[in-house]
Amino acid sequence: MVLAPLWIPVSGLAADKATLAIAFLLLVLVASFVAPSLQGNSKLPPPGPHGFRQSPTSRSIVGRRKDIWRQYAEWSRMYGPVFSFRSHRLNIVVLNSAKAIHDLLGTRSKIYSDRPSSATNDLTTLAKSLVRMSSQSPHFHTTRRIAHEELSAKGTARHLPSIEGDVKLLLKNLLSDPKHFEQHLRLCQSRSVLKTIYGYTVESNDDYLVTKIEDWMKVYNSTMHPGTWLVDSYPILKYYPGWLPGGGFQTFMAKRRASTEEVRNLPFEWAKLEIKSGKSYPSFVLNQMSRENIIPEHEEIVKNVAGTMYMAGVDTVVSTMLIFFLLMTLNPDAQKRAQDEISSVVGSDRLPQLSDRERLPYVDALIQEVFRFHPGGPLGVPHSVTQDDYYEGMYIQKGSIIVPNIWAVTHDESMYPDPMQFDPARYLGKSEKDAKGIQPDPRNFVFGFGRRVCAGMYFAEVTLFLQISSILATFNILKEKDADGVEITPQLDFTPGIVSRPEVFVCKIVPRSDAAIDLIMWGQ
Ligand code: HEM
Repeated sequence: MVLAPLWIPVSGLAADKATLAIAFLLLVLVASFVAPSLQGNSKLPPPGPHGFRQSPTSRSIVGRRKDIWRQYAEWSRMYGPVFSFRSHRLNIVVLNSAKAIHDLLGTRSKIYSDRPSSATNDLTTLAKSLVRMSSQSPHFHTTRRIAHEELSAKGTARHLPSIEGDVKLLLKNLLSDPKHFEQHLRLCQSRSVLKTIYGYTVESNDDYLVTKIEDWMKVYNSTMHPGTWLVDSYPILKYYPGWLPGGGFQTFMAKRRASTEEVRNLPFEWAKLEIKSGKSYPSFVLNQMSRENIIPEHEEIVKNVAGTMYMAGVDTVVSTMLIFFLLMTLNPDAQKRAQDEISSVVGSDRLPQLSDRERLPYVDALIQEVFRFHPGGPLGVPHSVTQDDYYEGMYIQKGSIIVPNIWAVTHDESMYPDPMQFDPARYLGKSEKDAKGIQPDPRNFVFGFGRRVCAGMYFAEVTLFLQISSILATFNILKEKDADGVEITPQLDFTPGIVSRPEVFVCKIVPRSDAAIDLIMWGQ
């Protein structure tokens, strides 16, 4: 009797809505407190910091240090290579050693290859993209297979002439406007990816399609961090009506859904029209759509794979290239040694080609060291586990989010002595006989693990090799000077997030010689 006024609306529609909203939220709260207590607590999870609440890859919930990978590496020294904590209602397990990553994401990849389920991914249809797709999806295997086919060594070889053309344009742009090097790197990589995937030629940085995708990614990167939205911790809120108080997120998600569909459909429909008109480049879409006996859902699968590639393949490579520029600015000796190797193997009247790679071991080692020194994705992409498991006596609950701390592995002193030193020679051994001195190839870590290993790994390596070796062949990357003529030394300061890049820095990019200018302007 006393409670009745709480539940019976006193007057008007607003009171109705408020009451409904409160009732819904109470239900969610009760469910979230009751459910864990029913599960019992007899199994011991990996140790870890108590009371720490943070999303797995960003500092969006509790703003602490932005290099969260270092924080995790420090904790692993306190708690061991596998530690865990809870964030909202999620179990996060962080793997900080090559062994733990190999044992779980490699050897047990059958159960450790899912992605964390996310209500916002469902609401915005992002769950259809390969990076976010559940390994339980009936389309997962076909999706991975066709992505691999296209971006394998054989698939990438078809696109080599066009990638080489993009690198030549990059060199020209660096020559005419070196200050905006990031813009030129972005143009180069977006051209290579959109040509390979759709056959689309990007003409400039303000290209209509690129602007659409980049705008979409900006909103996505600033609003869709794991852990930002309450609905991810309480998925039942997916059904919360948008017209109730606090339901504004539904309108936001609906807009995100529409824009996600738009950036998927726009280039795909363009490619289909090109194919129909018969003047198409042998792109991924063309190859897939001209197959015989394709299943009815195939078109949708191809569209979703294609729509993943810009998101996965542009920022990652551009970030790695920015890391390269930063490290070259800070390490002139390594830069000079790589340039000398190129001069003696390739000469100065042509640019390096993919076929030169084997004869350029120092350049190859320098690229490995760029990957190691600051992996573009220091915490990889989170996996999740599809069944309860035990690892070295620790209980890992089904559904836990598994974060591989790639940075911790590539800075593990037992594998890479003096890890804060940039030293490409660590992969070469002191002499040919000295195989023992050779340290592990970081490419085994930076591209991820098990059944989720990067689908564009080979394509990425080829584009990075061609960009880096051609830049080293033609330019010097130096410290910029300030107004007083004093050299500016950029800091080793990196952004947080799934893809991490250097904070904005300046450097001076000058052609190595007149012959280099000729090569950039007129070389074949
Ligand atoms: C330096 C460049 C790159 C790095 C460091 C990188 C790294 C990664 C990592 C760490 C993952 C997650 C693997 C895991 O979950 O264990 C991944 C996934 C993926 N990458 Fe890359 N990547 C790069 C370039 C590319 C490029 C150029 C493409 C395509 C054009 C690409 C396409 C993909 C796709 C489709 C996935 C999702 C695979 C899945 O979830 O099954 N990546 N990448």
